[in-house]
Amino acid sequence: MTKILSNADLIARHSTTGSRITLKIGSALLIDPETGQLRKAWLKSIARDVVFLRQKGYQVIIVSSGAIGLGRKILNLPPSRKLEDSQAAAAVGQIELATAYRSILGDLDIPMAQVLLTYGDTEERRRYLNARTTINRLLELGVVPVINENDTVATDEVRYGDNDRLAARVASMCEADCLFLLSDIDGLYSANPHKDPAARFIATVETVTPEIEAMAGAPISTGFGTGGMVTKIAAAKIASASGCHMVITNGTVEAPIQAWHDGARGTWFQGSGSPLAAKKKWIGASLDIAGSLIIDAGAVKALHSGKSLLPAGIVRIEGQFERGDILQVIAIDGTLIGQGLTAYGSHEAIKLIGHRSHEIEQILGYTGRNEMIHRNDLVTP
Ligand SMILES: Nc1ncnc2c1ncn2[C@@H]1O[C@H](COP(=O)(O)OP(=O)(O)O)[C@@H](O)[C@H]1O
Ligand SMILES: N[C@@H](CCC(=O)OP(=O)(O)O)C(=O)O
Repeated sequence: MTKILSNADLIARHSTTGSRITLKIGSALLIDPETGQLRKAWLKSIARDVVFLRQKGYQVIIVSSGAIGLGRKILNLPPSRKLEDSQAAAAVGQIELATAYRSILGDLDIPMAQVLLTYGDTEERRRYLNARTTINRLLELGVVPVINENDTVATDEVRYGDNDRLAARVASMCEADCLFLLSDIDGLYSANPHKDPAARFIATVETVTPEIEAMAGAPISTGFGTGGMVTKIAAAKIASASGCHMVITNGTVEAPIQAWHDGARGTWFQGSGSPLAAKKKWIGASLDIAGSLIIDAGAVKALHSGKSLLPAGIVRIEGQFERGDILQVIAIDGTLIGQGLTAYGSHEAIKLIGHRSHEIEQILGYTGRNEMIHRNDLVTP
């Protein structure tokens, strides 16, 4: 399928309450190469883009680079690839970065939160779920999370190092509909156009094939950009697999999202299916089953009509499991009803068997989810 809708249609088509967009902003755009200072006027135009998207019904997540570049300038550190220098620079520069976002978004009455993630926070199930819950809550509260890699504690072997892939993981974790990578270039070309004047612009990528991967090269070194197209294509693979579309577009202009919406070009990477469909595919295909919930006839009926599984319908649990593990849901006669992600670990689940949702807080001592397995986390064959 090629992109037949206009950019404006695409924005309009996905925006229902709760739809999400992730914006990735690279260091090369944020920092003036001449002065090494933050480009505040441009960042103000990004804040206007955020307002624009929120008015269209989107929740917005920003993934922003820039901490290392800003910190280097403040500390007067010479350019070097030494990890400890980058980590020290990030510790200093992140304060500058977050302060700028707070002040610029704050001027438009948009609350922001700083979220620093490590590779492990996005890859280890427990930490992934914690990070996801926090970001979801921030979005529900109307806050714009401004996310960066926690470079200060990341070790060389287990870090993203580039925010393109981090942004794609965040987009996938938060089930975003679309990820925008704002770059110093308007999209993917058949080769690096800074080196090859015959390079062709690629408007749409349906699937990231080896041929597409071969087009991607490193950046021409301008001092701040890190990954070039290689990490952007890797990001496209992550986003697409979780049903998230991705756009690479030129971020050097003011309010680049509105510019794209009004027709500025970009490369459109088609996500496969919706984020929810991708999650359900993953749940349904998982063989890593941690335990089972045995449910009564009323719950079987509810699940068959597309409802969530409530603790009241559970008669027994089997296995030791944690929140976020995949469980099988089985009827009393042994029929497999489906599988899904549990909202409670076995220690809590055992206490909730047969209880009504309004009793959960009193039993556990805290307000938890009403459902044992939410319908969006449940696959029934
Ligand atoms: N096939 C390609 N198409 C477009 N740009 C490419 C390609 N291969 C390499 N590049 C380089 O990637 C750069 C963008 O990446 P980068 O500088 O890392 O940006 P950012 O700071 O936005 O992450 C382009 O300016 C270009 O030099
Ligand atoms: N976490 C690093 C960002 C590294 C990075 O991806 O930079 P970029 O290629 O400019 O998006 C920082 O804040 O400096």
